[in-house]
Amino acid sequence: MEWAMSLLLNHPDVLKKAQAEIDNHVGQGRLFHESDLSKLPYLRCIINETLRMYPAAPLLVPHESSEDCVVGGFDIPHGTLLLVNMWAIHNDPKIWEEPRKFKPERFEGLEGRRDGFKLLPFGSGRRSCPVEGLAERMVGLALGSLIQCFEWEMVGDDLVDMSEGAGGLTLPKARVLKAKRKPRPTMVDLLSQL
Ligand code: HEM
Repeated sequence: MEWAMSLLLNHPDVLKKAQAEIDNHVGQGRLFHESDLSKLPYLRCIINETLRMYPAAPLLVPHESSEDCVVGGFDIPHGTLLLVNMWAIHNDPKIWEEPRKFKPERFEGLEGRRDGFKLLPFGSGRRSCPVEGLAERMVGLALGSLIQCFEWEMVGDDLVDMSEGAGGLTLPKARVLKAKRKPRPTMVDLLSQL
């Protein structure tokens, strides 16, 4: 969420486009609902692009080979600790055009949250994230609601600092996001009824 909001603040054109999509499909007479998510492909592109650039678990979780195997030509004995560098795959210039550029449009037309073995923010196989569907809905609902209800602004003139901090298994921002927001004039009545 924090990475997504930071990216949106640094790319106001994308934020506007997402807001327009929500206004078109949800309108401003009611709050965003989870069931709206299937009608908001651009919002999904933003989430996919955020998880591509800043995967929540950049090395997935440690795995262990249960039997001898060969991976990419390397012999891996059973019992070996294996880490998958998902950050490197998600940001590999050999498979992504301008990987460090935030371009949600690159995912237009993609159904779901995987793109072969290029985009795997929830891992893959039997030990992939067990709550992938729930997590995607939670992020979509929360992010969509923030976009629908508020106008967002940076604090000061500088772009939001996108440096990555030192995490354990996860990828935190080096500096917490600070932003200004005010209710969109069209949403004030609805928000005041909450
Ligand atoms: C956007 C949010 C989330 C992302 C991107 C995410 C991503 C991941 C990833 C990449 C893995 C490792 C998969 C692998 O090694 O192949 C994982 C594992 C796991 N996640 Fe998530 N996750 C998210 C939210 C959650 C939440 C909210 C929960 C719990 C309520 C959760 C519970 C777990 C558990 C229990 C595992 C370990 C599964 C196993 O080892 O069998 N995740 N997640």
